[in-house]
Amino acid sequence: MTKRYGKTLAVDNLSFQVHPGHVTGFLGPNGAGKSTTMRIMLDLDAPTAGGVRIDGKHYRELAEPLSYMGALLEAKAMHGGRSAYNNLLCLAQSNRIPRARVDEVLDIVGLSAVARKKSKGFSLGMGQRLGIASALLGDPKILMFDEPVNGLDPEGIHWIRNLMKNLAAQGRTVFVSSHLMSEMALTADHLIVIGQGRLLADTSMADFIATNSRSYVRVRSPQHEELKDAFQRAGLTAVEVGDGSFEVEGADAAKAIGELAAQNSLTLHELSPQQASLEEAFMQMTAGSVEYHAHHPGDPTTPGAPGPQWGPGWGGAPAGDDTEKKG
Ligand SMILES: Nc1ncnc2c1ncn2[C@@H]1O[C@H](COP(=O)(O)OP(=O)(O)OP(=O)(O)O)[C@@H](O)[C@H]1O
Repeated sequence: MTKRYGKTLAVDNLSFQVHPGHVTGFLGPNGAGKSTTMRIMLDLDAPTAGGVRIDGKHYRELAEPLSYMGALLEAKAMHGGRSAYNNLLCLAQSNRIPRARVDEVLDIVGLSAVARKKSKGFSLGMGQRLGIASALLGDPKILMFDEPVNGLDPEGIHWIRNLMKNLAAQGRTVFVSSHLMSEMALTADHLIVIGQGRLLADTSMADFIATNSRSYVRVRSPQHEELKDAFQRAGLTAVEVGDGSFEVEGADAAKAIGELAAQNSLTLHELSPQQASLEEAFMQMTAGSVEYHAHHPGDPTTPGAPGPQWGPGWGGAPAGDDTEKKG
């Protein structure tokens, strides 16, 4: 689908599928179009072109939408003057959901003790839990969460991760957005990555980790050319990177390099095993499509900077190919 707001192309010919039994992470930097996509999925906004089908149907064609697809959106509209219990009861009654389910979901999200308190006094985290309770109310087979960890404390974050995994293990479809790769790495088993409304990757988490958890050794010497010759003679593949250092694949290469330097009486100023983080890989991938971007020299998100190579599974052009918008 495509969604345009005036001159802004919020979603650009985006196409992907979300499957049951998995937690699918929907990842993208701020302004990438995640919330817009989710709103369109729920028929809260109309696409400019294309559309979303849920088991072949449009959202509005679902007989009992709340029992089919539950959602927590970023700004959940709750009546602040009503108690948590009454907010959920109203939703239950207008969707023919039994009253007993209200107590059940309040218990699941840990709000039973404050069920009779007005929701306007709730903290951000409590509000998130109430939003999650309303998503679970209809016991739906599809669940969608837009940035659910926002405002949750560490215990809350741990709880929501397990909740999502359990829902997927029950065979449900769980679709969750985030702008944090580190969060997704702990929760999702499939990833949809978008930038500027476009699909950048549609891959399993395992493939993403295998491709991007690259370990290598960084080597720096004032005798750069001599070291380069020594690498060649020893048959070691060392890649020269822009800042005057070399990168040699494999964290365990440090020993061989140290010995090689000693044998050739070469001084080393750096010999450091490195592990590329998934967060770096995500930043590198979306570097060309970040709306609001601060640049720092040597920043791994700077287009053209050395970074992980994308495997054959990647759907988009390598970062740096796009025209960059500086904020
Ligand atoms: N109602 C709207 N009117 C005009 N522009 C909009 C509207 N909603 C979203 N946009 C624009 O569409 C683009 C995508 O926004 P969207 O909120 O979907 O991104 P997002 O990935 O959810 O970002 P975030 O992580 O910051 O919530 C942005 O450029 C945003 O400014």
